[in-house]
Amino acid sequence: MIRWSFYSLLMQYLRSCKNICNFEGIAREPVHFVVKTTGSTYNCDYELPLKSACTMSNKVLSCFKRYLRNNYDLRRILRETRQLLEDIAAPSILPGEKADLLEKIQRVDDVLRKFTAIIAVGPDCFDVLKSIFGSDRIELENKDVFLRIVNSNSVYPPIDLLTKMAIRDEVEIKEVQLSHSLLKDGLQVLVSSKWSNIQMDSVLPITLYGVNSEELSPEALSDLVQLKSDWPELPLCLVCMQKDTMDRIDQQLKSIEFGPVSLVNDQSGFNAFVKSCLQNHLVSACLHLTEVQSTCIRSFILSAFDMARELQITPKRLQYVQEKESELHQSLMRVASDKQEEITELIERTLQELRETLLDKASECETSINVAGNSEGLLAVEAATKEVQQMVLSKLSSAVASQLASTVCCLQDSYVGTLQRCLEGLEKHCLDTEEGHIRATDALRQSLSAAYSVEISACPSSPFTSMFEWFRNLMKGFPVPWTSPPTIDSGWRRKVAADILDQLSASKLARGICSQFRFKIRTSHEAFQKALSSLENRICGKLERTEEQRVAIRKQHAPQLARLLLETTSMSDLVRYGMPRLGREIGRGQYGVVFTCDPWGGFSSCAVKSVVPPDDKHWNDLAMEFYYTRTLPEHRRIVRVRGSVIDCGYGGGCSPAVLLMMDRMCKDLYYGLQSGMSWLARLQVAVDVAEGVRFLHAQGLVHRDIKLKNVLLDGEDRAKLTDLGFCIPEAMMSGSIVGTPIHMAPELLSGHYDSSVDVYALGILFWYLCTGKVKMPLAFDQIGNKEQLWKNVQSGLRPEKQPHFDEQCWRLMEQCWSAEPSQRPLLGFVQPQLEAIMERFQNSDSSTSDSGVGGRESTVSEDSFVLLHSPSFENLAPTTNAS
Ligand SMILES: Nc1ncnc2c1ncn2[C@@H]1O[C@H](COP(=O)(O)OP(=O)(O)OP(=O)(O)O)[C@@H](O)[C@H]1O
Repeated sequence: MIRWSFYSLLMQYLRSCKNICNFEGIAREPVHFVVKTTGSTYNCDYELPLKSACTMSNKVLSCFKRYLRNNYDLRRILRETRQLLEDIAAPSILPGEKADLLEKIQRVDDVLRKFTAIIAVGPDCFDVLKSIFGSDRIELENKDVFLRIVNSNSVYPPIDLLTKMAIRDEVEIKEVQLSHSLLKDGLQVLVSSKWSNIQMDSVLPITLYGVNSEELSPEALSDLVQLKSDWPELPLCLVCMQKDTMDRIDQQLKSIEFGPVSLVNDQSGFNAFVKSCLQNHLVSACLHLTEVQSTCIRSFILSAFDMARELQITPKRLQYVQEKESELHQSLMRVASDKQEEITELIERTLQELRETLLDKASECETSINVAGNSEGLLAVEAATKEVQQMVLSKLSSAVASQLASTVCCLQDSYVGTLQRCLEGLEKHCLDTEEGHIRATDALRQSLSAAYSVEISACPSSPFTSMFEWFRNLMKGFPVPWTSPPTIDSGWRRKVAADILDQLSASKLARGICSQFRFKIRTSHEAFQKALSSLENRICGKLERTEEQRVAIRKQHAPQLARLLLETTSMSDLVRYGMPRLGREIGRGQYGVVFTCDPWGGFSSCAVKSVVPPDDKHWNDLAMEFYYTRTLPEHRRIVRVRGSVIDCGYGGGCSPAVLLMMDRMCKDLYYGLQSGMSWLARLQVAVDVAEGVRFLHAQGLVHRDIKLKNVLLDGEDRAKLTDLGFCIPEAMMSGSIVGTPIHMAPELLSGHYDSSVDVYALGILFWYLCTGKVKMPLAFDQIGNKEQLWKNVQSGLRPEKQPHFDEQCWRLMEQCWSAEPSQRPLLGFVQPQLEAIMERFQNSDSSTSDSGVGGRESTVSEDSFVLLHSPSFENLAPTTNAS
């Protein structure tokens, strides 16, 4: 049997035992432990002792029990958060952050695993505890000895473990066993007149400093100052044992500007201090965990954005690269085929321009060779001739190449730069080039350098007559066998160079260059095509994986983590502010019931939406809604969600209710219009709604359910948007068909839509505002079902223009509900338009005339059509008061 009360201590103890490989505990009643040692497995159960006879310590006790339960729950959330992060294998989902986040989670875990102890310090600490426990046994002659007070008939971790964790090794420890309800459930008390004996960071300390005198002695004062300087963050409770001494001690502390401290002299003060210590500990752990979870979800959403962008842009890039390279290939081939004449002229020009320079260069020879005999002479002349020839041809090649390149416009940087960058970007995606394959960028580079690398060569296929022939011709000028062999000097070289130049035929050269050029372009184009198709295959594979990851983020990682985040923040809110007290029902939607609520969490005017998610999917959807709402920066046109609490006891504990606390408004716009609103007030609502939607779009969110009932009005009829149940960042959208039929843009049905669906809905809402009624548009009213409505809307059916409509208002709503999403104006245009309309009416007499002229009141409301294949909360029965 293992006591529940020592859950956390036991866990620490088990962890420190070397032969225990694994253990799990469930801190619900009855407590169940499974402990696996190297040899065997033990199952242990324990029923919680819940009733305590001692009323004095009952509050502390229940506080402590609640703390242990919450601590346990929080560690379950923490474990699941860690598991979720560890399971994410793809590095692109949490780039570079995973290790850091896991480390932060570990730190929260360490803090939560600390065992709780009342630590009584100071010279009068024994007196304090004697009065709390009403026992004379808490006394020691030698006050330097450390005392541990534990419940008499319980199993506790051995003292040596305690020593390791919380008390300095050299200190002598005595144990007193008492039978006291406060000591049940694992709280233990460590007493030492010297606080330095205790390693405060190893425990969750509830630190009491006992003062059993009329005032603080100088020693006690300096002791306290030292304590504060060593542990500035430590919550400290000064227990004043003697009557009416609190003011005096308070003054003393103020005079030395002692930091925050709780001064108590009765049980209720002590209870409050214990409660705040335990609460603060939990809340701070919740906050740290919340930070990790929020960072992760933010990172998920950013990754989803990147992925969506990649999925959208990469195919376009591939197509661009394909097209541009084809264009380039065709242009280069055209150059090679059509420009032979131009190249001939170019070569002729180059030859003329370069002739003198080339001859000078050839003659700049350092050594003169005297050719000795016939055979040697011939070899030397041949070598020298070759040298001159090479020099001439290479200079000529580069001059022709650079002129050629500069005349072909598709080789200019401005033409191919984007292509090259785009291709490099694509290849960076797929670093794993297939072995033995040339990269597309290299193939492209080869195409581009084809013109620069044209060579005028002396090979037989070159425009020269063969080398041998040419050399024979050259030799004709010399008597053979030589009587006076030629001296290979600058004059000779110059003559050879002149002969070479004279021999060159520009048209032959041009033909050779063109065929060389064509060959190079063709081979590099083929290489490019091959490389690109292999790149395309790899990119397709990668995009498939990216899409899978995006779906995983959207459907799995983000909602699961959002749910854990909702649980964590709800626990924090519950610990801090308690369960809200619900009043009367003020509204009911498809997914929840809205109640009035007593002041909660410092907010005097609250409404509570109670939702009972029936399954995991609905839980996740609700959690995502809560995440978006809670992380949105505060905005005057969005109803603020102030907090949440999970009521685990709801429905007998089997179907927990989520309570979302938000600012309470007076009514919704539907009710507002029904009860009558002036034209100017309605225009103001239109401006407010446009401002709210504009803000959401600026945050990257799409509302997807703009309608009369989701616009709430305050006491001055100013509007705020609520119900972000369908609100979602564009990158996380899966194409779900959500919304309220008559406000739904036609493209919503196709599943391919963007934020402009909100503009469409705003156009419809503005129509209602202009009519000033909740009566449906006549054209819609006559349609019996949503399928027919959608069909008609897709064919262009829209609300009718009423005779009294202002022309500018009508134009604006028509623009907003354009069939083509790209034709709909942005909110940055709509809002100023509405403001201008409002200003015009404010300044004119017509402000008094109401543009809403009554017609036949329809019995059909905007919500009358059944709501849609929404991803969330389908078939959810409305909840009842969850209090
Ligand atoms: N913060 C609030 N203050 C005052 N009344 C509210 C508040 N929130 C909601 N209500 C009222 O409760 C009604 C139901 O709200 P809720 O958000 O649950 O549903 P809904 O938006 O009408 O429907 P659905 O959730 O099906 O889209 C609203 O129409 C409104 O009248």
